[in-house]
Amino acid sequence: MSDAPAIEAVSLATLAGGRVLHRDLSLTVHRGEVLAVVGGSGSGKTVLLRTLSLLQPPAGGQLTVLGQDAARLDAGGLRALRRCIGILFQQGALFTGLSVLDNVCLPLAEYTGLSLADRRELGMLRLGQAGLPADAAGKFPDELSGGMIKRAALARALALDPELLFLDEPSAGLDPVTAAGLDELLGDLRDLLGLTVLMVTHDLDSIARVSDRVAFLGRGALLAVAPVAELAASQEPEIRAYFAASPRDFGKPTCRPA
Ligand SMILES: Nc1ncnc2c1ncn2[C@@H]1O[C@H](COP(=O)(O)OP(=O)(O)OP(=O)(O)O)[C@@H](O)[C@H]1O
Repeated sequence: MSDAPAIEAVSLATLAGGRVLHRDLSLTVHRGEVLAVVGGSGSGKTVLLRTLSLLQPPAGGQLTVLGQDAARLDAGGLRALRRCIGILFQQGALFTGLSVLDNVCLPLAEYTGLSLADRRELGMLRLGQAGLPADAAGKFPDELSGGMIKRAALARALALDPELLFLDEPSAGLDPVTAAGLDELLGDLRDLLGLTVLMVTHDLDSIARVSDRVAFLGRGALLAVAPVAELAASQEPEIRAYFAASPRDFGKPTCRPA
C-alpha cells in the first residue's frame, strides 16, 4: 500500500451551481482515519464530499486521491480510481424498482466481469458485512426501515471493496439506538477492511463515537481540522456557536507538541 495520504487537497476550489463555494481549501485525509466534516447548513459539506469523491470536478487547486492527481487522469483513469471509492448518499439513493440484493450488485455489474452467480454471492457477503440478515436480500427498498435502508446503501457502497468510503449524513433520520449501531458497524468495518472514511454529519454523538478528526467548514473555507475535543474547545466564534448550540462533554483536548 502506498504511503500517500488517502486524500490531499491543496488550495482547492469547489463549485456549486456554477459559482465558487470554497476557495483555497487545503486538507489531508490520512489513510485509515475517520474524518467527520461538519459546519452549518449550506456551508458546502455535500459539495466538498462530491468534489473529494470525484463526482464533480474542482474549480481550481490540486486534488490527489489515493496517490493519483485527479487532474492528470483521463476518463479511463478516473473510472478506475472511482472504483476504489464507495459512497453512501444522504437518502440511501437505492433504486426502488430493484431488490436490495440487485441494488448491491449494481456496481459489480457495472465495474466487474463477474458472472451473475458470483455477483450475487459477493452481494450477499456485502449485505452480511453491512449487518443485514440474508432475508433482506429479496426485499424492496420501500419494505425496509430507515436503518435497514442505510445498511443496504452501505452494502452497495462496499460492493467493490473500496479503499475510501464517503458517507453523507449516515445517521440522519435514525433513532439514537439505530444510529449508534451504525456507528459501531462503521468502526468495525474501518478496522476490518482498512477503510478510510469521510463522513458528513450533524450528529455530534456520532462524531464523538467514531471520528478521529473533524473538519469544520464555514465562510467558504475550512476553518479548522482537529479531534473533536480540541474543536469543541475552539475560541473561533463560528465553531464556538456550533458546539454551544448542543453542549456536551467531549473530554479534554489532548496536549500535542507544537
Ligand atoms: N447543484 C447546485 N446548484 C445550485 N446550487 C447548489 C447546488 N448544489 C449545492 N448548491 C448550493 O451550495 C451550497 C452548499 O450546499 P451543500 O448541500 O453542500 O451544503 P451542506 O453544508 O451540505 O448543507 P446541509 O447541512 O443543509 O445539507 C448551498 O447554498 C446550496 O444551495
